[in-house]
Amino acid sequence: MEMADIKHLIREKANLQEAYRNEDLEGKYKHFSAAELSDLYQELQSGEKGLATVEAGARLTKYGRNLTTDEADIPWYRFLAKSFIDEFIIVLLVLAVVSFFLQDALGAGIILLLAIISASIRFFQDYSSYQTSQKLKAMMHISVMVRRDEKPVKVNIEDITLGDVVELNVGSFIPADLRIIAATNLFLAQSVFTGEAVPVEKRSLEPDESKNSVELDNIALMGSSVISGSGLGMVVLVGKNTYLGHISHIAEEVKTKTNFDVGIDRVTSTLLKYIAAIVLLVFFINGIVKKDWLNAFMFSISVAVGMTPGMLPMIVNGTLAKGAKFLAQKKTIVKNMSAIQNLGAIDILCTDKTGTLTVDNISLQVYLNASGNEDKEVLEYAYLNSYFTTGSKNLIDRAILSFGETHHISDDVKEYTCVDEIPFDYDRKRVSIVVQHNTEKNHRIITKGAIEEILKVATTMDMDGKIVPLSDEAKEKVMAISDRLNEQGMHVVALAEKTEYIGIDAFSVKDESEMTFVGFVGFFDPPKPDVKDAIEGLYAAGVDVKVLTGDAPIVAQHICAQVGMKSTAVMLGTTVEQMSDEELAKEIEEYAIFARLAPLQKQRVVLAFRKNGHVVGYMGDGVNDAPSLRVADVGISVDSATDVAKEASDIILLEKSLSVLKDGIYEGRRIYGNIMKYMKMALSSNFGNSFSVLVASIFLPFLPMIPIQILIQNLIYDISQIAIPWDNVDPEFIEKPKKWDTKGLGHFMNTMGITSSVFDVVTFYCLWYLLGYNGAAKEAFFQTGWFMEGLISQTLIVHFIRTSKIAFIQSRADSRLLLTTGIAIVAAILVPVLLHSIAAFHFVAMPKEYFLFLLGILLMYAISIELVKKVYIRKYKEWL
Ligand SMILES: Nc1ncnc2c1ncn2[C@@H]1O[C@H](COP(=O)(O)OP(=O)(O)OP(=O)(O)O)[C@@H](O)[C@H]1O
Ligand SMILES: [Mg+2]
Repeated sequence: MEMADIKHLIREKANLQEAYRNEDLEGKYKHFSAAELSDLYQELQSGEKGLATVEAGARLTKYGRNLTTDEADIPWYRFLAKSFIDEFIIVLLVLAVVSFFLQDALGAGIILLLAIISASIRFFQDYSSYQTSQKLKAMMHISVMVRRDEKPVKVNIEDITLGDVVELNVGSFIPADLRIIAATNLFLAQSVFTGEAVPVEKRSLEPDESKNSVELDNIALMGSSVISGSGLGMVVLVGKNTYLGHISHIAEEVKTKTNFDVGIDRVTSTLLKYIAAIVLLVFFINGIVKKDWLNAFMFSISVAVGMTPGMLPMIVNGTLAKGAKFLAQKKTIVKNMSAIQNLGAIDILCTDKTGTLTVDNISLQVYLNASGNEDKEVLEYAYLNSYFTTGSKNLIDRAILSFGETHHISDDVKEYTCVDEIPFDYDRKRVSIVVQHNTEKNHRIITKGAIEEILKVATTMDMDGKIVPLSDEAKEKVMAISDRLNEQGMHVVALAEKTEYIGIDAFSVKDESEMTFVGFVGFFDPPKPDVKDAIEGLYAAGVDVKVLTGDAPIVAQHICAQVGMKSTAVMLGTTVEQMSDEELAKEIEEYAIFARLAPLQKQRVVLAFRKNGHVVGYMGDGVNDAPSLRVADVGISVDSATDVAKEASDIILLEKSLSVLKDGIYEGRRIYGNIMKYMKMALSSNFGNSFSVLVASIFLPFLPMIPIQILIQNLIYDISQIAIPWDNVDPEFIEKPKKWDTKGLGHFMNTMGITSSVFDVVTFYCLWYLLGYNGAAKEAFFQTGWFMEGLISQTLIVHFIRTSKIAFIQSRADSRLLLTTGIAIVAAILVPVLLHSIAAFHFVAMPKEYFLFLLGILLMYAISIELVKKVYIRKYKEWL
């Protein structure tokens, strides 16, 4: 990153300006960049060999853990305090004080008790959700290789400190701000900062005196990642002092909002505006009609509290935490809780092949020369190449090394020294090492990589010892051998070599030219045993599967057929490259396999599916998968994945099995269903309530309920809903992907809101005319009557809304929800009886005929909801 880029970024973020001025960030980076290495070591009391473990421990205590945000544990009493700072509680407390001054100490005491009950419920729910998420966080660690006591050790990112020497390899995550002290073709992705995907080269060079402005080529910022090459970096800034530390609170705001979070926010904010408007109206109407402004005020405030879907955050967090816990039992870590809901919404899962669909210990099967015969020399070349590669060794390298060890190739290595390396990258799909045999003077370059890429740089080939030109015809023959291996499901890499002479000391990609093709190695890359079932399960769940691989099309097709994929139509990376985004989006639906893809082509495929309206999950484990993991709706990686991939994902599977995916998807849909239940109820009953309260305010000479009654009603109702996260969801509901749907919410709100308002008005009418609660003397009867009817019908509605089938008869709620709602109904009947002697509550004991009426109206209510439901489903073809 150029200094200019950093300056630009810093200026862009308003709150960074402060830090920029006060802490002189630019000065700091300039200083670390310009320092001679020896001065730097002096300053940080460290060296190339890194810190001693004891020293590192001492520094950690001194400078604190390497965290960009305050992640200290929030103590329980903070949650307790927060539980009391809630509009519901505050209104209750105000009411308690008012009652106290009206000489009603008992009433005030009971109101206080209500406040305490409500706050405690909130406290236990919130605190346990928090504990769950903390536990999950503790399970999730990204580690890096650091030199401690002169040995490389794996250390969690949080435990890195000033002066640590970090080893950088392909796939490493930069764990703090580093000064690069050694680098071999080291390229970093810093799109986190610049938004640009182009990798930037980092060098260890000490600054050139002649340059007047220091270019920060030798500084690597926390949050970037290694795309290719390798190197060493010394930690110069940690935690909040890093560049990322200064912007992470900004980044967090942008990052954690998924489509689901945004949906919920939008609905709540619309609802709050609506409530505010209604409440103002209610206040003025009641004030004018009843001329009692204090009471009108208390009443409208209570209506506001009653209408606010106060349980929403608790229901959302509780459901998500419950889902995360469920998945944790299945050895699946959810980094970002809302991702579970998104998992339920995906209708396409894109996946990488090797190590994700296939087992993660592939084995070497054949080593053939250019004429297709087994040839030990080919194996030796492959072994040398894998042995001397310094970057993190991937599955291919590991397979070659273990085969070589069991076949006595490993001894040959001793005769060679490694001179240089041209590291692997996903665009070249090749890696080269430069070696020298101890009896020879010349250097030899050995290159291994994808067959097409090796053929691009070879001009001759080794035909059983004779070097012959590599004609087009010969290339075809070579390809045919590779295709044959691919057809057997084998993963193939090719080898080439070239003998250079002494004199060159730095090799680069340009030296991969005019090489001699020597042969192939083939690997058996079998699918994981349960992949077939897992894919079948995904299809059954309405999720289509697409394979996005860097491997050859034939081998990909072979494996895809083996694991039972519906289609094996292939599109190649080169085709993807030629198409515009629009063309790609149009063509893409027809294909199931995308082969020979470079990392950014993978990303384009994911984006194209999203553009077509799909919700896309991406599962992968490599550096080349990170860009796609970031842009997918849900990124999934496995425990053995590279750090960058893990960092970019939302969900990490600790077990090798993929069957957990299906569980996760169904859990996501269940979560969505349960959150939607509450949302739809809250919306429809609010809409309905507000209308009835308006009608009542206009036509009744007294308040339809007194403020404290509204609050008690609200509390009992809320308690009845606590069990929603544990409720079950109809099997039909989770059959298909569930996408967040605001339009559905709108239809629902109108239909159900109107139904419940109509019933409220019918109830008013009956109370007034049928039961004769129509004078000031009968006010308390009217209010108690509405309290009971309103509370019971509101509590019952969850049972009707939760299913598209006939409530109780065809689909029954979980026993916990049956219990809590049952308790609420009993409470609705008992509370007025128990409290009727306390004047403050205005309750009376209702006569028998009221209960007859109650039973009748509830039955009518139930029947009409079921009818409305039928009509609704016929019209909109869905429920929930
Ligand atoms: N260590 C290596 N040495 C040589 N070539 C390699 C190495 N690793 C990968 N390649 C080449 O690069 C290609 C793409 O790499 P890789 O298979 O990791 O990509 P991918 O997109 O992750 O695909 P996959 O679905 O197989 O995981 C491979 O098919 C292989 O030809
Ligand atoms: Mg891969």
